[in-house]
Amino acid sequence: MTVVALVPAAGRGVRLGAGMPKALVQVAGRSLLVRAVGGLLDSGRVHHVVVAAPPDQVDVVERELGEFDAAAVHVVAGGADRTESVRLALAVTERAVPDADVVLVHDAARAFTPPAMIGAVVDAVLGGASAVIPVLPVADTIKQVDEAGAVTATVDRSPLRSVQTPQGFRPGVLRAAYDAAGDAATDDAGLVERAGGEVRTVPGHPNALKITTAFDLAVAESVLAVEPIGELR
Ligand SMILES: Nc1ccn([C@@H]2O[C@H](COP(=O)(O)OP(=O)(O)OP(=O)(O)O)[C@@H](O)[C@H]2O)c(=O)n1
Ligand SMILES: C[C@](O)(CO)[C@H](O)COP(=O)(O)O
Repeated sequence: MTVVALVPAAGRGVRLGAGMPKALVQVAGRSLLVRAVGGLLDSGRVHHVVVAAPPDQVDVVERELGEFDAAAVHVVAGGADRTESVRLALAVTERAVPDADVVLVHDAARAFTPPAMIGAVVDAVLGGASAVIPVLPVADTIKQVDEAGAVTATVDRSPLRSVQTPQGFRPGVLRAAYDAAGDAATDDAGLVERAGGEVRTVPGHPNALKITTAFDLAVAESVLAVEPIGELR
């Protein structure tokens, strides 16, 4: 049984505003990328990791990942948006690991994802699901507004879920979704939905937050200060 994780890490991190690609930003001495890749490998469920790097920083990212087994971690040049970065990493994966049973897609920006959650996604795919996403209930009341910002409705939040990564797929299902993809999607499961596939859910975890803004980074640093690092990756 072989599990491959694709890690899109080619974003610029404009909303974080750190002056460098977000994946290379450090928290307590380790970059988000090293933490994300380390978490995948520490889960004990992932055999290969394919990282999509900013195209002009492939060598920097290779050096950054030098602490990991070079046979298990591969770096490719990413694309103009997340969908394109995943597409490029998937193409390399299909050549390098043609016998994969499960493909995960995991944001470098979700650097503190608990390894147990990664295992739960893998187990759900191995248990028969063709596409699996970790989700959390929506905490806030949700309103719908018009162009002027006036409220037009209060939305029933009970069936709504906030979506995290890693998302897990049978390789053929992810390939078919990317082959059918027209416009970019904000997540990979969205492409499977568009192609008519079924997507199942497993419980997500607050520590798997996506670090998007300086506030998110401060939250991650604060949580790290009170929880053991091993619990947090
Ligand atoms: N061209 C891109 C854009 C994004 N990503 C990756 O997709 C994940 C989720 O994207 P996001 O958090 O939005 O990252 P950025 O695009 O870097 O953020 P911003 O929009 O603030 O620049 C990140 O790990 C990011 O590196 C990628 O691989 N290739
Ligand atoms: C894939 C994702 O992390 C799921 O929540 C998210 O959709 C990425 O969105 P972004 O707009 O590229 O940050």
